[in-house]
Amino acid sequence: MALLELRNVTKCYNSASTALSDVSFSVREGEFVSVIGPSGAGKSTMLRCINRMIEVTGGEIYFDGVIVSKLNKRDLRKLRTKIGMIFQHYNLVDRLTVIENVLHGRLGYKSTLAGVLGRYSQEEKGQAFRIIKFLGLNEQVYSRCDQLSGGQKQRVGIARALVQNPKMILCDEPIASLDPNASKIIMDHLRNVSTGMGITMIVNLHQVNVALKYSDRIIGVNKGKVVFDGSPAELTPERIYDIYGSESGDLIVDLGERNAS
Ligand SMILES: Nc1ncnc2c1ncn2[C@@H]1O[C@H](COP(=O)(O)OP(=O)(O)OP(=O)(O)O)[C@@H](O)[C@H]1O
Repeated sequence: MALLELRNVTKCYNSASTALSDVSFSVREGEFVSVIGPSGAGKSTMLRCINRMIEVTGGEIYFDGVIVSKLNKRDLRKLRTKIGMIFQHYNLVDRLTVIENVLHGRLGYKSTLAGVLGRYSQEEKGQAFRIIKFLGLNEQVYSRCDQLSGGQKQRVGIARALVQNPKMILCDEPIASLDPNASKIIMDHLRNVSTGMGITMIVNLHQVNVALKYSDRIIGVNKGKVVFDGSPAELTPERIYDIYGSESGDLIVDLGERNAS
């Protein structure tokens, strides 16, 4: 069953730039989808349209039975509790501790006053501690986030998304600032969360080899259009060329590594 559907979505930031052009696809519950494409292709714009951080110019987005663009402020807030988000630069509050940052994931469920006062139930705190432990951060629970490595910060980002009890997590280049070791840990966690908890993942990536390894499905974007939508096995050198054009040379070498392994 489709959890998310984009129908003919268009986004123009101004008359000179069309960031998304007639984008249509749907995503099933529990699917792990990577979105790849060259810089400026529209990957971030697409992710941000899904939870309405950015308003679409045309077309419709359906999520969990509702039309996202038609929601009023209150219903949009409710929708956003079901959609977690992870960012390249983590978007944590550096001077706060790991547990405080993770509990911020519950803010969407609270009145502004309860949020400002940091009022969380025992149940919420218990869940946050369990998730922190699950992500291997129990020794850092009370560390300030500015004392963590990039990989640890991103695990806090995942924990904050998970305490929302989301149906889907949008990941905008979650490993772009990490070294290969930390990248593997983060991608393994995202895959485990998807498979083990049935949470749908949409992950923007620059690394084709990572998309090939972890995804159920890959969507390739070029100049705001979907130019590939298929399984990792279907991503042939020709299709990589369709997505990346003349930049595709090194990426096809990556593909050679897949075929060799
Ligand atoms: N706020 C904005 N105002 C005007 N144009 C924008 C804005 N944000 C993005 N764009 C343009 O929209 C297009 C798509 O940008 P977007 O950031 O979505 O691409 P991307 O594929 O995520 O790129 P990258 O991989 O470099 O992050 C680009 O041409 C970009 O310059």
